[in-house]
Parts: sequence; C-alpha cells; structure tokens
Amino acid sequence: MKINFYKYQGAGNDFVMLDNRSGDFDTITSEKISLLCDRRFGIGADGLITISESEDKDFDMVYYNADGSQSFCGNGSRCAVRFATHLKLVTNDECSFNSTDGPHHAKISEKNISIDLFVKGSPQKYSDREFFINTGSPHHILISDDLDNEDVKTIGSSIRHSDIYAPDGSNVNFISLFGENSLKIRTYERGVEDETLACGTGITAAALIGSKLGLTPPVKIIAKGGTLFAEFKHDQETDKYSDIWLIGPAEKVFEGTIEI
Ligand SMILES: N[C@H](CCC[C@H](N)C(=O)O)C(=O)O
Repeated sequence: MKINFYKYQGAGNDFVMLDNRSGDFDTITSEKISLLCDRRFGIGADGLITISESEDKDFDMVYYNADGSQSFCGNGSRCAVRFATHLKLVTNDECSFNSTDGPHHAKISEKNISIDLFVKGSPQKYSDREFFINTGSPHHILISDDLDNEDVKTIGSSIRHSDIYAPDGSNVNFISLFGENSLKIRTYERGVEDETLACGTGITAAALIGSKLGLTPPVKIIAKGGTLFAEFKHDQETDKYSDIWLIGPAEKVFEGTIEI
C-alpha cells in the first residue's frame, strides 16, 4: 500500500499526519501504526493522526500513540490544526474540531497554535510531591529535586504500569518549579513507552497542579523539545479549573510517500 504522509512536530513531540478525507485510514491497524511510527523501519514518530471532514466542526481528528492505542493528544491536536490549515479545511485564525475526548477550539497565529483543554474527573493529591490529574489524557505528576538526572524511563514505566492505574495506565511527568510562573518538565508517555521531548496534556497537567503550589498563569513550561505556555483560571475554593489553553509551536517537518 502506497501512503502519502506528512510529518509535523510540536516542541519535539512528533507525529505522522494522514489525510483521511477518503476514509482509507478508518480501519488502520495497530500493526501498521507501529510500523509507520517506528524510527528505523518506518517514518518515525511518537504518534499518528488522521484528519477527516466533520459533520459539525471544521475537521475531525483521531490520535494514535505509536503502539496503536488511542487518546487525546494536546501537541498532536495543535499539529492537526496546522495540518488542517494546510489542507484548507481551516481558512480562518480560529477553528473547532472533534477529538477522542470531545470538541475543542483552536486559535492560530504564525508562531503558535493554541487549543483549549478540559480536566476530566477530580485531581488527586497523593502527597505534597505526587499528584494525578486528567487533562484529556491521564497524568501522574512527581516533583523532582534533580530533574536532569531522573531515570524517567525506569521510574516512569514502573508508575505507568502500576496497579493504581490498571488497566489503562497513565503518563508520568517529573517537574521542577522555579520562579513565580515557570516550571521544567520531563514526561514518560503511555503508548509511546518512552520519554518524549514534550507532552501537551502533561505540560498542561503540570501547570494546573503548579497553581496549587503557587504558580500563577500564564505558566511557562520548559520541556526538552521546547517551551509552551498554559493559561487557565483556578477557583481555589472549589478547586475547579476553567478557560484552559495550551499555547506553543506546531510545524511541518517534511512530507513523503511510503510503501508498506
Ligand atoms: N500518550 C498519551 C497521549 C498523547 C499525549 C501527548 N503526546 C500530548 O501532547 O498530550 C496517552 O496515551 O495518554
């Protein structure tokens, strides 16, 4: 099968993008997704995204992790907006789209793509240094004293597969706070089963938890692959979050054709 594909990245979180307006990829298999995402035998990416026309929005998207599992993806959504603009499914500086966790809005500028996110369920505080929050995908948050030297893959994998998150698992984020509204982050991603250079829903999760620890929005989040910002409102009394936006770069890297 000959596949025309596009490659996009958002702060180093990278994706194979497929134009699925024909419906050819409606039943793409996990095996094929894993092969396309393989960094040696395929194109190479953290995940794969299909874009199709929508009945009620500018476009519909489906995100697949490299292992074929589906989830909502913050950086992938931002790249999907940039790709949908390239496909002329989006012709304004704002748009709306459907993803795995429901409808979203986006704002488009030359430098950044901003998307809205939503907290699902109630955030958990395990200790003064460990938290959980779902920002469209599940995120365990650990405060680190030595972020650069953390064994993200070993510790991340252990927590991701722990009983507390069985059977679906969770992404695992290590953060260090500094300044009034900045933090650094490293993330072990479920479904990629490795550390990624950035994780949009993880970055947002860290910023929201950071607000419990005194950070004030807009929070600047420094990931290995780049810097993003999270804007939000937090009602400290009800512990409810609203008007959550993830802001950052989303760029096309290349396009090509692959026979698989
Ligand atoms: N691996 C995540 C989905 C992708 C999250 C990340 N790439 C993002 O930008 O939000 C999960 O299975 O929950």
